[in-house]
Amino acid sequence: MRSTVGTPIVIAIDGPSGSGKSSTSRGVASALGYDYLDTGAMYRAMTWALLQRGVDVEDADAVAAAAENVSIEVGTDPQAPTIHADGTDVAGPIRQDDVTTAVSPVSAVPHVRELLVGAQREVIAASSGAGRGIVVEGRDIGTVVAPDAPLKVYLVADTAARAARRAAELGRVDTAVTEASLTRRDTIDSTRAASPLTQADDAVVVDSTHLTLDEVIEHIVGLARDRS
Ligand SMILES: Nc1ncnc2c1ncn2[C@@H]1O[C@H](COP(=O)(O)OP(=O)(O)OP(=O)(O)O)[C@@H](O)[C@H]1O
Ligand SMILES: Nc1ccn([C@H]2C[C@H](O)[C@@H](COP(=O)(O)O)O2)c(=O)n1
Repeated sequence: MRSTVGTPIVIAIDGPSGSGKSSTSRGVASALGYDYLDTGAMYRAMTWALLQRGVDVEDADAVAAAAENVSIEVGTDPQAPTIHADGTDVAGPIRQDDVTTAVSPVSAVPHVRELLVGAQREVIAASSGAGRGIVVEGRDIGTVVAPDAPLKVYLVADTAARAARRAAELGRVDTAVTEASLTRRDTIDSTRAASPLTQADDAVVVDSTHLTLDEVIEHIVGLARDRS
């Protein structure tokens, strides 16, 4: 049962790869009775659709042109979020290594960002218009997508902790490959020209390295209750 307390607000959660944004955001949204938007899933779905079309993801002009014709649909129930590209349920495929490797160059293309930021703002407006709060997670939510969000969280964790958690999730014993993949994505995401991953000036930094998932969720729910 979802039950909202206080005035529903937009909560922006940004941070590097594998810092716990998705699990934390879903937990916070569930606890507050809010909607949940995973913007990374939208960039991944776009990447999946471009790979399906055989587009060279390193060719920014080709990516920008092909992106025009991709349709992305997201479901915002934190208990059962959904993601479709061109009518296909891509929740599984977008977590595969081919998409994970290609998603950072695709999301560095300004036109891709224009298209997806527009779609993300529509989702936020629909939730707010219906009187519901929403937790939105990504890389540029507090800085670009929802700069007026009353609560912005910048979620971090040590690289080693992030790699160990992600490797455990994937059933991998050797964390070195996972750590290299996280670091590569962080580098591309934080050095690209268009909306790089940066901490908003008014964001609250939460370091989850030594906190359980429940502790992180409880902390952010407390911050939200103070602002709603
Ligand atoms: N505080 C925590 N303590 C322990 N494990 C955690 C914590 N937060 C998240 N995790 C685990 O870390 C892994 C990565 O979390 P999650 O997928 O939520 O991160 P993310 O930031 O959304 O990643 P990505 O940027 O790749 O989408 C998951 O297995 C999750 O269960
Ligand atoms: N607001 C966002 C969300 C995501 N991205 C890019 C950068 C990530 O490497 C990729 C996948 O995101 P994840 O599923 O790992 O959270 O999408 C972005 O540029 N902006």
